[in-house]
Amino acid sequence: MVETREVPAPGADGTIAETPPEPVPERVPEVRAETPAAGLGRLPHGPSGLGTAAARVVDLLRPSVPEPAGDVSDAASSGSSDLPSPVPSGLPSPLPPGLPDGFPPGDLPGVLSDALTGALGGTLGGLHVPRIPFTAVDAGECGGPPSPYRPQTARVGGPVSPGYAERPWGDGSFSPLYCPITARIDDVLAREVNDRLVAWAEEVGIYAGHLEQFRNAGFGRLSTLCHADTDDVDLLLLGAQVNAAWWASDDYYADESELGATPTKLPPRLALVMSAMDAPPPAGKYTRQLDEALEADPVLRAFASATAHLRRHASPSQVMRICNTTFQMYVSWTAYAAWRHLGELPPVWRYLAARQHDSFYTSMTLIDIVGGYHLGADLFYEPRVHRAVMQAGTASVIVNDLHSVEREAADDLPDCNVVLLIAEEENCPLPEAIESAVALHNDFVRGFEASQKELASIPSPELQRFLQGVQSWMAGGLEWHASSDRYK
Ligand SMILES: CC(C)=CCC/C(C)=C(\C)COP(=O)(O)OP(=O)(O)O
Repeated sequence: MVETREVPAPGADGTIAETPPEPVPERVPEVRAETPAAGLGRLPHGPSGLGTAAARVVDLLRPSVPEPAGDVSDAASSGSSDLPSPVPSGLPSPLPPGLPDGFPPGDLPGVLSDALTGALGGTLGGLHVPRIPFTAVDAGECGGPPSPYRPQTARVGGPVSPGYAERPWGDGSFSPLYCPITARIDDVLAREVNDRLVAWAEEVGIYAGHLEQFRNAGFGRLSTLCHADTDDVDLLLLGAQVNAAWWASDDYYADESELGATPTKLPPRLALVMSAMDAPPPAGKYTRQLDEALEADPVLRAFASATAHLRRHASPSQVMRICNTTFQMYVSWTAYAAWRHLGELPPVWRYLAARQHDSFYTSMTLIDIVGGYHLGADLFYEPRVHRAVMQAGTASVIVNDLHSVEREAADDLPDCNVVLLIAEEENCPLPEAIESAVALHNDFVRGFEASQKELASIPSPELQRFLQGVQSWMAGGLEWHASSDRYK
């Protein structure tokens, strides 16, 4: 049974509070019976050598005695009949419900408030932005048994993140991650996008033999969580396809030895991605050979297909933005490959410097394209804007490192990971290294928040909407890492 109704504010995991949270602490932590972080709490002190530490991580992160998961279903069911719809002053009515009391915050700058208005629906600087309907679907009708890790309500929230909060993560034993609150969780939409993504993956041939794993990674869900300002399935699919292609190159070329990733083959393989995304001008008989190579590799087919889809929605400068960001990200990948090949561990500063150009900044370059609007190149690359997006991208990729310690330590050639590197460099226990990484993350998010406030004086609806999109992306990224099978 699909029911359309207005819903109150979600907690970060999508559950609905009986009364909206006060002011925005998250209702329900992403409690899991056993997580990499839970295992890390049991780690002994004093790692010595990344390989050794990695091997220990793999052993010690294995689930021990499962604990009962947090009861999220109670909150969800109790909230579903309680539908307050606060309309804060300062925003035009109708305001979508689902925003906590006190939203928007009193210090929200006027331009940002306007941007929210635009994102919530209405006309903004001549730009019509449709208001996105809110629907809730009985979780039982969405297919599959209710999971304690997944939101029990199919759709909660709205198109913009309602603010920032200290978000519990992992088993809750580490300091919280200061992060925006997830804007929208829509299981039905996520499933539709993910199903289409899996069909596409099968067509282009990536993750052949691993399609269920690919499905359960939920890159379609990632796109839906991060791009909360659109319900357009085709655009959300585009976001999912481009991210899946990036991840395919990461898995097949950079990280997963089992999938054939080898450090010495990485640079020439990445060079071919450039040709798949941005076909070079014809070069006589050599072009046929290039085309054959592009056709022969599923990862390259995925890039060619995703970029063709991108070209149908994006302007030329947006397309080249995606291409060039991908290529610059790959420079960092070659640095990791060299360290891996030589068996060297970079100092943390050096890894971080590379990681900052190899972060979810790349994914965030899709925000306006998936949102169906265009942030012009001069604003996108305005130094303060660029810095802000880099801050957010780095924060989000630290979330990735925090969630993927086990996965990255498990490979024969362990990956670089900020937690493992801090533990090695500081000769400290992994839990302490995790705390350092959390603090680093939180500083980046606070930095972004400050940048966003500073940039609120720039009277561009597209820029304000884009910055809201970055905020929503950070939130959705955390939500996804906590629930994706990829990090279990
Ligand atoms: C692949 C992609 C979307 C690029 C942007 C961010 C990024 C570089 C990654 C998430 C890849 O990092 P990593 O290899 O650590 O990711 P996994 O832990 O393997 O998911």
